[in-house]
Amino acid sequence: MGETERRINAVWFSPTGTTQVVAEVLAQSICRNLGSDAVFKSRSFTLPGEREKPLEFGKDDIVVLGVPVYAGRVPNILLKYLDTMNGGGALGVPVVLYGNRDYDDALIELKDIMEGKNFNVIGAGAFIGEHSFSRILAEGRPDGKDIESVEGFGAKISEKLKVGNINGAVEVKGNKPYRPYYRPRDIEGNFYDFRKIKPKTNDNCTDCKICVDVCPMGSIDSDDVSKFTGICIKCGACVKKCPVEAKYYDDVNYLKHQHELEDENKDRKEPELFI
Ligand SMILES: Cc1cc2nc3c(=O)[nH]c(=O)nc-3n(C[C@H](O)[C@H](O)[C@H](O)COP(=O)(O)O)c2cc1C
Repeated sequence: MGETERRINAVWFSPTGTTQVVAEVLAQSICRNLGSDAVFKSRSFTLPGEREKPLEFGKDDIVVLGVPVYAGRVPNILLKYLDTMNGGGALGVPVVLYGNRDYDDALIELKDIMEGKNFNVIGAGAFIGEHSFSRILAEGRPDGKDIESVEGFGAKISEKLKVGNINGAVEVKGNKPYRPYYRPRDIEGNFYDFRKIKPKTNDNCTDCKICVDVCPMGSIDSDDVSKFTGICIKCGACVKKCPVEAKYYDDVNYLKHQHELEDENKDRKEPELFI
């Protein structure tokens, strides 16, 4: 009889797809480097229907858990769902994707969440993905160089596992207590409540309903796709996944923040790996 099968899971929330890429490439790299008794699995919790069942794992699982950084933290709309997760003694690798501004305390927060849910964290990483608010900030990332770094990290993690060195604490960058959520300012310099902003729909719309299907909050009305029935988290899914560029934001403070981010974060940030 062979040993029990080891499952290497990529588990991700990824409205515009950058987190998915890194979580999957990392889990696949770990899987490949571990060899024949490891199998790769991928599970999204991006859509409302995918969050109906809790995430549950056991000691034969390795879980690469990926989320984007929102306002320097783990997206707060996910906290309730992540609280229902159970690691069951699995090994965990928290991963965050950020849009070339900063990941602030998101990685340490995700690591703490995993450790509080019975995962043994063996490595962690912050990577860069094209910013949800922009098509030019960190455009096209993760790119080839990022993927190389993800692959190399997977090899290092599997090396650590082969050596059996999995009981030391992994230190990651971040503050405790966590800093408050990053808050953009309006054109007068006051803190601005972004929650009320919603995308608009232009005449390009062909009513294909892709936006309805990709909205992580299930907030776009299927009968009238220009209508919002719930909250908008500004994740960018409906804007970036629309095949005819029919969704857009025209809120003056949203656009100010977008341009500010683009102007102030031109220098390329690089992945940070903790093991
Ligand atoms: C509401 C919101 C807040 C964000 N806050 C930050 C941030 O604080 N720092 C940063 O660098 N990027 C920030 N981003 C950008 C995303 O973290 C980044 O684009 C990520 O790659 C998106 O992941 P996804 O492609 O899996 O959706 C934010 C995006 C959204 C939608």
